Amino acid sequence: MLRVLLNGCNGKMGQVVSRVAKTYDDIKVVAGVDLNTTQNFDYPVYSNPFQIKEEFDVIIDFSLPEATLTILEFAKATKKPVVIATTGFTSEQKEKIIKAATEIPVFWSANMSLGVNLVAELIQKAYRTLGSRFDIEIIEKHHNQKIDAPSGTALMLADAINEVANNSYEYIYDRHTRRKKRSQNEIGIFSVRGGTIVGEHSVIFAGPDEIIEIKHTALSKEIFANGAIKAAMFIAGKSAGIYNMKDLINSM
Ligand SMILES: NC(=O)C1=CN([C@@H]2O[C@H](COP(=O)(O)OP(=O)(O)OC[C@H]3O[C@@H](n4cnc5c(N)ncnc54)[C@H](OP(=O)(O)O)[C@@H]3O)[C@@H](O)[C@H]2O)C=CC1
Ligand SMILES: O=C(O)C1=N[C@H](C(=O)O)C[C@H](O)C1
Repeated sequence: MLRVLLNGCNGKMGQVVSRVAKTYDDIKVVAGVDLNTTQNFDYPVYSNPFQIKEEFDVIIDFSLPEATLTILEFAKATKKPVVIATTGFTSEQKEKIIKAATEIPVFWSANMSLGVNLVAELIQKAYRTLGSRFDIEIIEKHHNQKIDAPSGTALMLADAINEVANNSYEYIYDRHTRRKKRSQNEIGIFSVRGGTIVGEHSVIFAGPDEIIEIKHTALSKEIFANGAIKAAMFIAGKSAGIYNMKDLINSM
């Protein structure tokens, strides 16, 4: 039985992970951490991870960047693997995650769905085929409770293109203040927020007289919860380092 400590357990995703974990025989959430310590499930909730009494094997984190860094310190102190699903990190915060992964195993993905990770591969293929003659724009849509923008996934998809384009693209988030034509080496990334949209990402390749649009729509938060649980099973027992959905998919 894999014992999970869930950071951000009372948030929207924390509650979905708690519910979905109950459908697995070989995994159990044994404790949670959240600012709000209301006990909504059958495990105790702490505001400070260093007060946890329960034994656990792996941490799953769906919280806020600052809370992720606190749980990382705890993970390093207890030498436990962490699955980071939280998004919205600054460059300095990302550096801290990368440094932590020299001491403990860290599974880090802005999107825990299989589909988005396939999209990342498809857009790399599209870029290789279409090349720089096509302008690339990314539009992401999420619910009105989302704090960070653009989404971690939109940035991950832009980075996937940059990976095969020798980092030649810069990201543009706002054209309002730019009174000039787009340049060839930019990727526009735009955010829509409204209602209960679970998550939608479109990557548009607009070329001379034709447009290719590669789109992923998440229809439920359960896909992210299942992905995070599979990531927790994957990372348990691994050595220190950074792991992502590609590693998980390749292991299946
Ligand atoms: N990688 C993926 O596949 C996915 C990633 N996400 C990401 O996961 C994160 C969480 O999303 P979501 O559940 O919708 O957001 P919520 O705001 O609903 O949940 C975050 C939870 O963390 C709590 N929290 C705040 N501070 C701390 C702290 N110091 N320690 C522990 N918990 C704390 C919040 O409490 P309070 O509300 O009181 O502040 C809240 O309960 C976001 O960054 C989101 O982008 C979401 C879905 C999929
Ligand atoms: O906040 C969300 O809900 C989501 N956040 C992630 C992101 O920022 O990319 C993943 C998913 O799209 C849902």
